[in-house]
Order: sequence, then C-alpha cells, then structure tokens
Amino acid sequence: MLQVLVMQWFFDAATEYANHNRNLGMILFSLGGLAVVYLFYHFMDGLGNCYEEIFGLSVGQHLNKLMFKRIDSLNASEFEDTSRLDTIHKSVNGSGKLIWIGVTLLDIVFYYTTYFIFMGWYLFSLKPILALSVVIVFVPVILSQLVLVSSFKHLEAASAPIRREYEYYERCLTDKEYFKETRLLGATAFFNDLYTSSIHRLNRMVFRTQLRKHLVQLTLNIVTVTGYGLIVYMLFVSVMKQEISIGAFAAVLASIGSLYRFMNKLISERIAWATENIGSTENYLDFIDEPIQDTGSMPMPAESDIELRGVSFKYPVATSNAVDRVDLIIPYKQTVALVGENGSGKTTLCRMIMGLYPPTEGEVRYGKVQASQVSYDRTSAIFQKYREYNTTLKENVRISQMQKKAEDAAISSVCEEAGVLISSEVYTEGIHTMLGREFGGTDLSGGQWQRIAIARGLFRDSDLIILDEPTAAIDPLEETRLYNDFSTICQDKTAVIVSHRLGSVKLADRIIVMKEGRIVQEGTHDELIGTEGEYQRMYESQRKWYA
Ligand SMILES: Nc1ncnc2c1ncn2[C@@H]1O[C@H](COP(=O)(O)OP(=O)(O)OP(=O)(O)O)[C@@H](O)[C@H]1O
Repeated sequence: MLQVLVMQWFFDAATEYANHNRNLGMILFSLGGLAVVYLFYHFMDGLGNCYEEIFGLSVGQHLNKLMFKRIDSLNASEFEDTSRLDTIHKSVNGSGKLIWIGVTLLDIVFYYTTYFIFMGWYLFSLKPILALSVVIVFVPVILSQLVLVSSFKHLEAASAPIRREYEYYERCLTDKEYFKETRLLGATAFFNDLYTSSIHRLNRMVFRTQLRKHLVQLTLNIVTVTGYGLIVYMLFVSVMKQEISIGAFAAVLASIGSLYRFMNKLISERIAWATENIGSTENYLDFIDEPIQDTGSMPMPAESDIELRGVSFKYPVATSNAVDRVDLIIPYKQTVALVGENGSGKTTLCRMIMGLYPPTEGEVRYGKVQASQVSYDRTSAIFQKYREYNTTLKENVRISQMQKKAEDAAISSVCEEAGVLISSEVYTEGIHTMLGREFGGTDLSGGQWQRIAIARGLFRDSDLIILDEPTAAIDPLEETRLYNDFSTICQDKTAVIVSHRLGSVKLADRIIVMKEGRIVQEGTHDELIGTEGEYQRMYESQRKWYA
C-alpha cells in the first residue's frame, strides 16, 4: 500500500521536475522513500516466512496432540471397523493441513483483502468507476473456488480408502516386518501390481477433479485479464481527460501489475490449495468434535466376581458372531484357563472380559458394574500379539504404569521374574539399553521380546490379569518355569489364561473349552480328561507327540 502511495509521490515529483517546478532533491528523496518501503516489505516478508515455519511446527504438534487424545478415547473395538479406520486416516491427513488452511485464511483476511480494499479505495478516490475493476476481478474468484470445494471434499472422502490400501502395499514391499518374507516368497511382483493398480485408481480420481479445477481456473484467468485490461483502459481515458495526474496514472499502472500478480498468486496458489485441502481439514475437525464416549472411569469394585451373561460379539465386517451367547462367572481371585482350537473366540472373549470390546449382545459385569464403565487402572494384560517398543529396556517395562515408582532395582527384579536375562553381551547398558533397530538399538529374538512383554504385564499393579498365549515364542524350559511363576503371581488376583499347551493350563482352578464362539465344556483338568469330549480329544492329540 505504501509502495503505491510513495510511487505516486515519485512520479508526481518527476512530472513536476519535467515541468521545471521542483528540484532534483524531491525526486531523490521520493526514490529513497521507495527504496525504504521496498526494503521494509522484503524484511517483513522474510520475518513472516521464518515465523511461519516455527508457528507451523508448534501449532502442528498441538493439533496432533488433540488428535492423539481423541484417538486415545476411542473404543478399542472401533479399530476393527474399516470405515472408522478410514475416518482416523482422513483425520490424520487433515491435521497436517489445518495449520496451512489457517495461515491461508489469515493471509486472505489480513494481507490480500487489506490490499484489495486499499486498492479499491485508492482507485475510487482517483475516479469512482475505477474501483469497479477490483470487484470484477475479486468476486468471481471467490465464487468459483466455493464451487470447487465440494469436488475436492468428494475426492478426499473417496480417496481415503485407496490411500490406505496403497500405503499398506507399500508397507508389504518396504517395511522391515514384511520385507524379508515378501522377498523370500517372491511376492514382490504381486504387491507391486496391487500397489500400481491402487495408484492408478487414485490417479483417475485425482485427474477428473484436477481437470475440473484447471478449467475453472482458466475461466478465472480470463476474467482477471479482462479486469486488468478494463482498469488500464479506464486509466488511460482518465489521464487523457486530465481527471487524474500523470503521477497517479503511472503509480496505478505499476501497481496494477502487482495487483494482477497478487491476484494470480492468490487464485492459483493460496485459494486453490485451500480449496483442495478444506475437505481433509474438515475431516480432522469433525473427528475432534465427535462426542467422546465414556470409555470407563469408575474404579474396579473391590473383591468382585466377573460375570458374563448371554455375551456375544460380532466384528463389524464379519457375518457371524466370534463369541456367541456365552454365560460365565469367574469368581474373585480364581484363575480360569480358556482353551480351544484356532478361531474359537478365546482372544475376543478376553477382550470383552477386560472391557476393551463392548459386547454386541449381553453384558459383562464386575460385581454390579458394567465392565465398559470401569477404568483399566487395575487390569493388566500380556497380549498374544505384543508390541516391540523401540525404547530402553527400562521404559519398555515401566510403560505399563508410568506413574508407579520405577527404581532400577524394581525393574531388574521384574525382568528377572519374567526371565529377561540382563547379560552384558545383549543388554550392553543394562536396563538402560536401547532396544530395536529403529533408533540404532539392540535387536532381540522373538522370545526375548516376549519376555519383556511379560515383564511389562507383571510390573503393572492389577486385580485382573489376562495372559493371552503369553509364552508362544518362549523355549519349553523357560515356559515351564514361567507357568509355575504365573500360578504364584495369579494367586492374589483374578486371572484368565489362554494357552494351546494343555499341560500348562493345569494350574488353573477351572478350564473353559471353547468351540465356534461357544463354551462347550468346563471343569478342572482331571475332570475334563476323564470326560469324553473336546478337551480329551485335544489332550490326547498333544500327548501322542510325547508318548
Ligand atoms: N478383526 C476381526 N475382524 C473380523 N473377524 C475377526 C477379527 N478378529 C477375529 N475375527 C474372527 O473371530 C473369530 C474368533 O477369533 P479369536 O481371535 O477370538 O479366536 P482365538 O480362539 O483367540 O484364535 P487363536 O487361537 O487362533 O488365537 C475367528 O473366526 C476370527 O476369524
């Protein structure tokens, strides 16, 4: 704005000089003013760019934190629903963009709009009709971009599942966990084809939307150029009629160049980018705004039995129940073992007992309280598919209860209990050894990782512990020792153990046999072994390997 005013001042001084009315000093003075304004503009621009980066990072991390908090409040069963996974993916995608939409809006309000209002006022003060040209350029831009928003929103919604798909194939080809097996199987070409086909589908979708966008932009550019020409024509007529000074004519003509460049930049970069991404940021905002469900905040009732009444669970994409009308009472401090063939519903039942999955039918209660209303504070679990956290050994263990005092001696003791042998060859810095390859730490064998997962589960103070095939990767000698320890550990709490090794579930007070989501037998090991049925059949088939 200052540039326009100082430029007019300069051109007026030059005209006056040409008419011999002023001295050269005024021209030099106004030129100096122009230089100051120019430098000031670039200084502020540079400063703005620096702050934009810093601002982007800090606001970005705040937005991500809000999203992490929202994800943390989701019900675990929602992660089984593909459409919910798409929603989360869309929200993650939108989080990174929201900040730049915000910056664009601020730019439009404080930078571009201010500039256009000023130019409108300036042209109006020169000659009212001149101001119309700004409106001719500005209004169609806004209107047509509004039309494009819906196309990009549609593209965002339709492309989220495909993006998730090709990201998955990308992982199959490049991820550490998949790479070796994919290579060995010779499945690289297979995943490459799937990857290419999903990229092609996405490209077709993006092409249609981009084509529409560029046609609209082409039309807009024609309108803008027409507006530009109109201003030049009106200025020319005004100066010929001597309605405006030569200085004003020159200043406006020079400024119109930047007005045009401004408008072009605004349309093709800022507004177009904002239009393309407004859909994804809306996904983020919608996700953050979803009402938070109560995932359980009540304390676990003291000394309560766990009661399952007519409990069923169906996964969102499944056609039949994974757990089907189960009635079960687990008395306080009793250890129950769940056995059964693959897919019989043991893990799903455990997740419902923990309150992680709300049953689709029936109810799970701790005493008189619904399990879904109780917080997980006093529940511990050692999962079948445990996670390998790339942190130190100590952090890997204490992560299960960060608020608990974790002296090195206590961590070492729980590690010992779980069979983690802290030898100096493997754990070079003892419990402070960094684990996993991600950050250059020590990588461990499957069994070593599983022992750490056990230590993590044992470190957490609990009234209920779920051990879902906790020793699948552990050697037989250590497994026997661990099961003996488990029986001591489980003595003062309610425990559910899932295992395929029937010899090891003898420690349970009661064994529940599952088949196709239902309980088909229950009793002690001795009772079940003497009764014809599923348990006896499984036991015999395992025994014959050792006979
Ligand atoms: N995420 C899922 N979506 C749909 N169906 C699932 C999902 N997870 C498990 N199932 C189905 O639910 C049923 C029970 O699975 P669950 O994992 O509870 O069995 P399990 O007895 O623990 O099996 P395993 O001994 O192999 O661990 C199976 O038929 C399985 O196909």
